[in-house]
Amino acid sequence: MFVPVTLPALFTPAECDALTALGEAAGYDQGGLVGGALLENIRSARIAWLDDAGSADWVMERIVAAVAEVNRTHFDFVLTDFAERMQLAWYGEAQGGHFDWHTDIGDGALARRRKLTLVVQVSAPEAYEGGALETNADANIRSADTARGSATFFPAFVLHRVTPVTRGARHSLTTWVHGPAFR
Ligand SMILES: O=C(O)CCC(=O)C(=O)O
Ligand SMILES: [Fe+2]
Repeated sequence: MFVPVTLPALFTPAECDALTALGEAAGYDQGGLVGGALLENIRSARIAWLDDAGSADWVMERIVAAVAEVNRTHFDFVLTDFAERMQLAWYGEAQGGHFDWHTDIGDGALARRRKLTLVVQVSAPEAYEGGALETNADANIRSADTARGSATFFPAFVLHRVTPVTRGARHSLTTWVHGPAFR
């Protein structure tokens, strides 16, 4: 029950273009780690945060509905809120963009409350090589669906990584869902 779940077309290609534009408008910074450290050998990516109450409200609306459905049918976690903004990540060939094995639940007032992670593939698979989102939920390493606009859901305690981008660039949209401690 803890293996990743994929919705094949949560966003259309035109909506993925709009997501990319929202990221450009918000502006990209160098991404940190859970807890705020910056270690390029673990993560090399540029990050933009989307305003779910403003220009990206339609994105959040879609994600809230999808989380409700997938949590009801697959995870059945007690989820209460989206305590962090949505994160657009940009992994470029020139930077060897990647994110090494990690979990999203971690130290920190918000990170410790993360229970479910959702990653949308914003780029078309033809736009890059490498850049695979891999999960290790049960000693089987699975590559997430790469279809543009697809969304992969997994518990925030599941190990995952993004392999180095070796050609082009990959954009993704990550959202965390929060709730009371696992028990
Ligand atoms: O870009 C991805 O596919 C995953 C990003 C990620 O794992 C994170 O930001 O915690
Ligand atoms: Fe992550």
